[in-house]
Amino acid sequence: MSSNLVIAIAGASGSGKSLFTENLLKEFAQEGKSVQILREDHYYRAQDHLPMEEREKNNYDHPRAFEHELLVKHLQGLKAGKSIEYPSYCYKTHTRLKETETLMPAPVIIVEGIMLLASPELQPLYDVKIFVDTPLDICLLRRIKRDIAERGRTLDSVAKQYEATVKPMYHQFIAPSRFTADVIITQGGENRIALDVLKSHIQQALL
Ligand SMILES: Nc1ncnc2c1ncn2[C@@H]1O[C@H](COP(=O)(O)OP(=O)(O)O)[C@@H](O)[C@H]1O
Ligand SMILES: O=c1ccn([C@@H]2O[C@H](COP(=O)(O)O)[C@@H](O)[C@H]2O)c(=O)[nH]1
Repeated sequence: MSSNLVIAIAGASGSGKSLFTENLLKEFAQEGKSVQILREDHYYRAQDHLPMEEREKNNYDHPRAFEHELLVKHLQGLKAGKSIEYPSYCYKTHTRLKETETLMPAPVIIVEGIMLLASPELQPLYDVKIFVDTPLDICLLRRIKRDIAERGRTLDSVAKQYEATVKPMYHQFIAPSRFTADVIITQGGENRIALDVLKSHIQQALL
């Protein structure tokens, strides 16, 4: 089977991209439609060669932090009907895990991540471009809670990283990329009308 619709969902860290993606997936699952999800975070570069102190200091909010070459290859492969070996990434150790997962092509591919609209090499692969637009103070509060609960961080480490890279890189790369989007989603992952509009667009496109 070859895939025929690639949807990119971008936005700041903590904007609700993952939640929006999960909710969209649920809509399609209820109708028995096959959707494949790729997370840009899984394409962070492997850093096994670096000591932990170096990894902790890295800028993870720059497009070059990602192996976009591999993501391009994978999207092209899925579009051509081929399976891919999807990498996995650990936020606690800041590197790739050994395991990969075989992903099969599907009629709809959703790709989700902070730099997806800020990277020109990826743009030609998308059919629909979405930007989840959430005020930065809300993103930060969500990130603090999530990173402490799930990503092995402390309040101090989240605050330092936010000031050093997350916020400046947001203004340099993510905020300007908003203007390349087809659709801007406010109110994050639970925006019912946005979910319905998108679902209906996707259904039409797949007829
Ligand atoms: N509308 C919302 N209301 C409350 N919490 C939310 C909302 N959207 C997202 N969250 C929570 O905020 C955190 C970050 O959201 P997530 O979807 O992971 O953001 P992103 O993928 O953009 O970094 C998660 O813990 C998520 O459950
Ligand atoms: O090793 C890492 C890799 C990434 N990060 C941070 O993650 C976010 C992107 O993930 P979201 O799920 O969109 O929040 C990015 O802002 C990086 O700063 C990290 O801290 N360490």
